[in-house]
Amino acid sequence: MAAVNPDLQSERDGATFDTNKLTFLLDGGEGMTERRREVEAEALADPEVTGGPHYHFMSRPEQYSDAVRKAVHYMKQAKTGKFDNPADAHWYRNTLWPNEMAPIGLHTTMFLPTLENNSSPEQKEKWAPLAKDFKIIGTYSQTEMGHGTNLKALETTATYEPELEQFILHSPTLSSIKWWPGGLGKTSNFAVVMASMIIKGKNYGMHPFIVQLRSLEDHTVITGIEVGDIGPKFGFNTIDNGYLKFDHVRIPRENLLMKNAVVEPDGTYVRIAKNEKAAYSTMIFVRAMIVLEVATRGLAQACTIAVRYSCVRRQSELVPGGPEPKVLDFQTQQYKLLPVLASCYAYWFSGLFIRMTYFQINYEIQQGNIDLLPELHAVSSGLKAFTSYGSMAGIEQCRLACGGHGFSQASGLPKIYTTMTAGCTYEGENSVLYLQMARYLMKSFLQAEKGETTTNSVAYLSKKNLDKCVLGATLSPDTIIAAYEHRAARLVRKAGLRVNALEAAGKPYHEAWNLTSVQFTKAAEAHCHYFVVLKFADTLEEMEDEAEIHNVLLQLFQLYACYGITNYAADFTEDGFMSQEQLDMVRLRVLDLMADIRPNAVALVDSFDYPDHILGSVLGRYDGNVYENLYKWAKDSPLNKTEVHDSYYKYLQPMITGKSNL
Ligand SMILES: CCCCCCCC/C=C\CCCCCCC/C=C/C(=O)SCCNC(=O)CCNC(=O)[C@H](O)C(C)(C)COP(=O)(O)OP(=O)(O)OC[C@H]1O[C@@H](n2cnc3c(N)ncnc32)[C@H](O)[C@@H]1OP(=O)(O)O
Ligand SMILES: Cc1cc2nc3c(=O)[nH]c(=O)nc-3n(C[C@H](O)[C@H](O)[C@H](O)COP(=O)(O)OP(=O)(O)OC[C@H]3O[C@@H](n4cnc5c(N)ncnc54)[C@H](O)[C@@H]3O)c2cc1C
Repeated sequence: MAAVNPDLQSERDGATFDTNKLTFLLDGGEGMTERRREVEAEALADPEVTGGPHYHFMSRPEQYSDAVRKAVHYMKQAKTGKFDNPADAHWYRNTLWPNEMAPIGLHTTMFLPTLENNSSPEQKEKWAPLAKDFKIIGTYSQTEMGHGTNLKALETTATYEPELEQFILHSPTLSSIKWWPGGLGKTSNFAVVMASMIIKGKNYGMHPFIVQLRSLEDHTVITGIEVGDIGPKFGFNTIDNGYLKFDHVRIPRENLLMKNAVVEPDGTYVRIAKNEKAAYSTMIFVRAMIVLEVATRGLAQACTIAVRYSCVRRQSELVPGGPEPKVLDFQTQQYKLLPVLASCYAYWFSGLFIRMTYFQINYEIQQGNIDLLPELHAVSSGLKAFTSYGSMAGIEQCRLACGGHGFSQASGLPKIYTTMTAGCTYEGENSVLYLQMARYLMKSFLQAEKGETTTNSVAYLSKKNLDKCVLGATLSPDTIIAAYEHRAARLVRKAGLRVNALEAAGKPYHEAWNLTSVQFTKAAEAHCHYFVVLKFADTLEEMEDEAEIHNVLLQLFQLYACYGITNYAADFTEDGFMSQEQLDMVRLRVLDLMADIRPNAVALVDSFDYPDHILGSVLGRYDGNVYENLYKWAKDSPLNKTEVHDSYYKYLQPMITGKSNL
């Protein structure tokens, strides 16, 4: 390995804590870190994983094809049983497709989970092993050209015919064509298709059906089906997001996934699930996973790149006539990066929380106890929206902080950005998800108004909140939490009261709701902000005896919270809760905290523990040898394969010389 750039080494030497120990905390324990590193090391030693053409120097069809090559490699490995632990499989995939969506990504994240959670026991026994062993490859096909958000308006129909005990799948309009499902265009031979189920003329709403799309012999398309790729996108170019059109395609009755609802041979519909949104369960799972696995990890990688590079990059003067400083020593550069780094840590702890909570509550739901489903739906929706937007903005900030080189694909940042920003849209567009959380907040507000006790994430709504902020120079977690509680409770209440007032003035509820929806999305955002602050504080409280790590995490916590207050100053001050003096103090504390955190900046990003291969960045290399590798990168560019490019002979030469050698 090449010698580490002394500018980066000095940062590591000056850190006040052991990065390894912080990595253990982030991974959820030393054993988890060790296992992750083992899986990554095995993958990194495999030329099928790290070899192959250079991602950025391929065309899109080549990128897709190479991703399929990797998919086959992955499936062969998985078939040996070595990834029986889902976490192992996840780490391996992350190393194989760094910041890319695998053509089989939907198979593992949505197709298989839907089969497992929406099938009857017999169906599960039939389909899940086939999918687990990749004998069939599937996707999750829900969104249509005309509707992604409004699931009640999906137009694909599954009409039951009792005589033959079959459903007939049909796409009656142009807008009913399934559009967007990942891996649908070229890769999958099966899909879970979400369609409106019609029995004897009655529409029972969206239900999941398992449908074969292509032959298992030669991959040709099943009669009555038209399927293909939807073309190049802003990102996600290794995956074949597809379209799918049905022309009266017949499937057996048994292909309705019947855990939540059964259709008997004569067409009798029997609902089993207690909650009518049971068919939406896979979306909750993915939203809960996006927080850590998509939003936070994308941001952590961007922070790693930008912080390391900012300690390698020297520019301008700090001391007149002095040497050029590392750009991270400029206060403005710290202001660009350190609050973003703090938010990354904040999101990480919320991500760990929602992942664990999802598995706990889902277990209860599987046992038939659905009491906590509304809480899980609200929190996973809100956190998905809050963290994906924050990460998207943070990644862009990291890119800008890298100056000109940040604009090059060599930085790795454009790819991280385009992959991650899709998470603001898929699995529920962010505003739409904030409004789902807002419904929950409105209900909880009404409960609190009636004097009832609200619980879980909204417990604070029925508490007596402080009228005056008691935040002082010590910035204790409790006073910070109280400030965020106050802000969220006030914004929720204000929006709720406005709905009530508009209704009292004669507006129908739906109109009152729409007229309050901007306020409500801000209230939902404030609620999520509070929740993320709370989970960060909980992590600090639960931490075992690691004083050095506790110190630096406390600084990050305070920076995250103070920066949030300065960014949303009006929310904290306009009702007189926080005084101007307190706000001024908080603003200055942001600057002091940045100075406190600055010496540990590199150690804090090293703790995310990303191998260079996953970062895919010349700027963010662990060894900090940026310039020689930027030069190498440019030399590898396909345009430099020949001294004179073909386009010269085709276009320039005739113009410049009046003749052509072609
Ligand atoms: C180390 C550990 C290993 C872990 C491995 C992890 C591996 C995973 C890693 C990463 C994953 C990343 C993968 C990314 C790939 C994703 C690719 C993208 C896929 C997709 O996009 S699939 C399509 C997704 N589509 C949507 O999300 C559609 C959004 N729309 C909706 O959800 C709904 O239509 C709606 C919620 C907006 C509205 O629905 P509807 O009109 O039917 O309902 P309402 O009338 O508004 O509400 C009625 C009532 O229902 C409640 N409700 C709504 N949804 C749910 C739900 N899901 N569950 C429970 N309850 C729900 C709603 O709140 C209302 O309740 P109240 O009346 O208010 O009580
Ligand atoms: C990269 C990518 C991968 C995807 N993968 C899949 C997949 O594998 N399977 C699949 O089925 N789908 C997939 N999708 C589709 C995705 O789930 C939808 O695009 C997403 O749910 C948003 O729906 P929409 O496109 O209909 O947006 P729209 O709902 O049309 O959003 C447009 C605008 O309208 C606003 N809006 C819509 N409804 C409301 C409302 N009720 N209140 C206020 N504002 C509203 C939105 O906020 C947004 O600003 C994918 C999408 C992308 C981008």
